[in-house]
Amino acid sequence: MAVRPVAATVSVPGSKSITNRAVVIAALADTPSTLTGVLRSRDTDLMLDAVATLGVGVSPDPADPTTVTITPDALTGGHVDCGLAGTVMRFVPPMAALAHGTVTVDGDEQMRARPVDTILSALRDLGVAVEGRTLPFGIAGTGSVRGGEVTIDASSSSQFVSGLLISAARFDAGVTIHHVGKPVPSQPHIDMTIEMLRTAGVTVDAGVANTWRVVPGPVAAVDWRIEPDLSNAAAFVAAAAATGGEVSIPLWPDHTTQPGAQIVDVLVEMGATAQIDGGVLTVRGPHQLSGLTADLRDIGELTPTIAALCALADSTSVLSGIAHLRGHETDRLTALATEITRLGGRCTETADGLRIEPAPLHGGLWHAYADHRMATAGALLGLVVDGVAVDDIACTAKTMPDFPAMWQRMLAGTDQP
Ligand SMILES: O=C(O)C1=C[C@@H](OP(=O)(O)O)[C@@H](O)[C@H](O)C1
Ligand SMILES: C=C(OP(=O)(O)O)C(=O)O
Repeated sequence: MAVRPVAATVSVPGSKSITNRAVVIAALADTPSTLTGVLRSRDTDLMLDAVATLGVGVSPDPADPTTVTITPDALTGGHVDCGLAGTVMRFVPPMAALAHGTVTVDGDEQMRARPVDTILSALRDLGVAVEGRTLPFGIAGTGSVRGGEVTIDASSSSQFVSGLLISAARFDAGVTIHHVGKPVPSQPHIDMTIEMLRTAGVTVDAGVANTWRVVPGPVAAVDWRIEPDLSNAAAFVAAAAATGGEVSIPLWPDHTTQPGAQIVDVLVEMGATAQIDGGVLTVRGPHQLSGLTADLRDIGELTPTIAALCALADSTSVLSGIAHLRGHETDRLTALATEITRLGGRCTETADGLRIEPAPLHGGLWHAYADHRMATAGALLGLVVDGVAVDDIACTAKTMPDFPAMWQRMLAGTDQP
């Protein structure tokens, strides 16, 4: 438990979402790309391993593993482990369809519960031979994909749209995706995909609601400079909000498509103050957090952090628009309701979110369910509630292997190891 308000500057490693897009786009490009500020974590290393398995050159700088050169080559078959990484499970199959050979994909036991059939069915509709509808599955690549028009229901994950868009410039006819169904979540992540593809010279048309078109053509190499991961940064600025302290994050981007940037507005709404000065974000926490009523559909991955703060607020919070979180690393709605309740909080699931009412919290064992953001949410509550222990803090390695040491350094008020 934090004996006093935290006061620290925290340098955050690269964005998972930008890294994993940059790796695939670079793998599909016509010449090599050098990526700097690459996140090295379980999810991103699985993506680097995946493209290497498919025959792409992956060369980390021996002096700095966050600088990686990707050298495209003819794609071949092989076996890909997607672990618990949604981006690997949904971004690799369309690329694998371009391989000369069969690509099999499997992952963690827990990954089998996460939705994937939408993208496998879409690939079938685009002329690809796919075996299986859940993990493990196989893609029989022939070296080319017909592509064309496809209709999907992407309401359970924006990654179905992003995954198809990222590889589609290399399909013979490109792709036109129509979404039908409940709204697609995580719109900023789709914007991120489109912005990065356009930077790589790909023509993407997103002018009509729920329709995206990628024109076939070459993918240009880009020496991507990866921004810090703002969703990972959220846990640290939330620590300032929870303890009435102050946390600064350097290299906060001026312009970004990362949904994590929206944590600032959320914290301000709950009573914190925030300023960005010379590219450094500083958040100061209030004496007492207030509750939040918000639709989090666009920023779903921030929910565990936000829900933990809501459990500390003095008024009721209603978080909506996040039914799709039931298909994240774990069913995050059930997990958050269970764990907040275990600590004495009052948190119930609604049809599409959570309702959290003020209640005094007590210590207990917080279960992470192998979910990195559940683990960091438990660590956050442990700052202000005596006797909270997280059962598996190591699962933060999914996107932030250094999290336990970074958290300790934040508590000590020092940034560097
Ligand atoms: O494209 C991406 O990089 C991501 C999209 C979102 O997925 P969903 O749309 O499935 O929530 C997000 O939650 C995930 O952490 C990363
Ligand atoms: C939902 C998340 O991850 P994934 O990329 O595995 O979907 C997340 O990081 O919050």
